[in-house]
Amino acid sequence: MLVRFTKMHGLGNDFMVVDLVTQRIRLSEDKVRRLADRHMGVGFDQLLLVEPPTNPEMDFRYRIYNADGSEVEHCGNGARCFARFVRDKRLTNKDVIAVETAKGKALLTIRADNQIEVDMGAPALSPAAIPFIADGQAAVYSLDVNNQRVQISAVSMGNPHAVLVVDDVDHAPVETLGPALESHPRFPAKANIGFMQIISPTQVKLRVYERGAGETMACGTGACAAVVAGRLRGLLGDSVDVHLPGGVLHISWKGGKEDSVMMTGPAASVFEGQVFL
Ligand SMILES: N[C@H](CCC[C@H](N)C(=O)O)C(=O)O
Repeated sequence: MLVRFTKMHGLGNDFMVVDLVTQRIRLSEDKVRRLADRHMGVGFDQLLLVEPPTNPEMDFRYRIYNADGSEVEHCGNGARCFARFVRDKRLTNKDVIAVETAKGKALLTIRADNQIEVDMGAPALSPAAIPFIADGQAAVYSLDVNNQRVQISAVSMGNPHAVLVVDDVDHAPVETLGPALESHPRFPAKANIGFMQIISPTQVKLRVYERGAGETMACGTGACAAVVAGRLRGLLGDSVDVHLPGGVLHISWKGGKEDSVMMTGPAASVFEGQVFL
């Protein structure tokens, strides 16, 4: 069966986006992995599915699969591409789009300057909600990994994140600590691993080793988790530019446990395609 898709990216974090409002397909984990392959498939960090909502108060349902085939709870860069996609495909003419995700909802706003703002919801900080194994909630945890003790913050943006503060992000041990922490036993659902360098209270540099995808050029939920972690450690203000390898995301968070984290950034379509499924 031939299935239409659009190849998109948010600051180089790239996606295959499939409209399941006008198409019907069945996907297995193995099929997602084969589609993700950059030599024998389409090639992407994540697959995004656009579906009719199950909740009548929402405009769409938004499902996300990592390149390794795992379904996940949220994707920030993907949310911006989702908004661009449903408008470009005329699946909606709204400027503010409500989407239901595996763990809640997100509000996507297409701005006049073509940037897209996403209300990412409030962060979850209790170990049980992340999930992260710890005796109690803290701004910083000590973790033993690869024969060393590291300090991390643990934050959920719907999906689990560990955030480390490093002196020089360009020389951070992403290739070694990234996979080791991604699968650390204290993260029972695994985790996305952020390496953050503080430039100032309003500017950080960030690299993210993503759960189920490896290091990506940008990670939206990772940028949100990094700002939350930095704010909890008293290192950042409530409005921060996050400089990722693929570009800059603007993240703001007032700091209250019910306050949403707001993310603003671009979304781009690269090409339209059809693929045999
Ligand atoms: N790898 C993530 C999902 C994609 C998140 C990322 N691409 C973003 O922009 O937030 C996870 O397993 O939770």
